[in-house]
Amino acid sequence: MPRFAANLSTLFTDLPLPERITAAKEVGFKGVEIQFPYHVDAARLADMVACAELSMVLFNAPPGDWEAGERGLAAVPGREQEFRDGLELALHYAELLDCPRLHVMAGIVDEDDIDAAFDTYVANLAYAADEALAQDVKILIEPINPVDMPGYFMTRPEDALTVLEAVDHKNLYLQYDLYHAQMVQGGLTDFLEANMARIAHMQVASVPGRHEPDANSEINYRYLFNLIDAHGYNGWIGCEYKPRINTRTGLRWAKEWGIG
Ligand SMILES: O=C(O)[C@H](O)C(=O)CO
Ligand SMILES: [Mg+2]
Repeated sequence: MPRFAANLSTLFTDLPLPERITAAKEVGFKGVEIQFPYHVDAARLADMVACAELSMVLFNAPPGDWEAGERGLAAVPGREQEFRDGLELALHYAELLDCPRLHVMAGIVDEDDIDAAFDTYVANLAYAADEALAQDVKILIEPINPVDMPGYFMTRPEDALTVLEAVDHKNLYLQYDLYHAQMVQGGLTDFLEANMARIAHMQVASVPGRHEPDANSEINYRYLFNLIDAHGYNGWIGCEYKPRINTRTGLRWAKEWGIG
């Protein structure tokens, strides 16, 4: 049976964070993920998650100035020290939250700077993978589609494989968000079957719309969840979607997986 995690940044968003955590528990999730936890004290968040008997399975390293349009720093030349400072903060949160995965966002890069960005990305990821290994935290990279995030450095799953090869570090993995993958190239079954061992986390949502991974999607999720399970994937599947109406009503798709 696949293990599903509630994304606390996209589900139960009508509730304050402590109640989102208890709501996730109530509907049957065993794990939660959050995009950016830094507005909450790490120890306090760890207490909330532990009290609900949930696992924190993933969050993102600080992305730079989000309000100003930044979407990560890992591939941004000249920002190496800020990247390292953010990583240090993220690893502090990971330690208190007992979280074994950290997603490091690449950032928005100008087309003229692609070569320098690639070199910066490879060097920063090697550094992050080394630092996190000491704490037993896996570093993840996630291709994000350019419709939702114009200018993002890494858009295609195939590009992520090139980066994994260039860094060549045992602590660097792919975060395969099937929504983004379908938006840019599809071929989900072939990609999953060929690369399951490099994937340390998945996320799901419908295409189009980024809603529930249910039958109202061009992606056949029931088929894919069974395929993923049959291949012995032992990571989590993050429910990173925008509910059509509200989270609880929308969880009908998850009943057959023991949630909702
Ligand atoms: O947008 C996504 O799919 C990512 O998972 C993320 O956390 C950065 O926005
Ligand atoms: Mg995602």
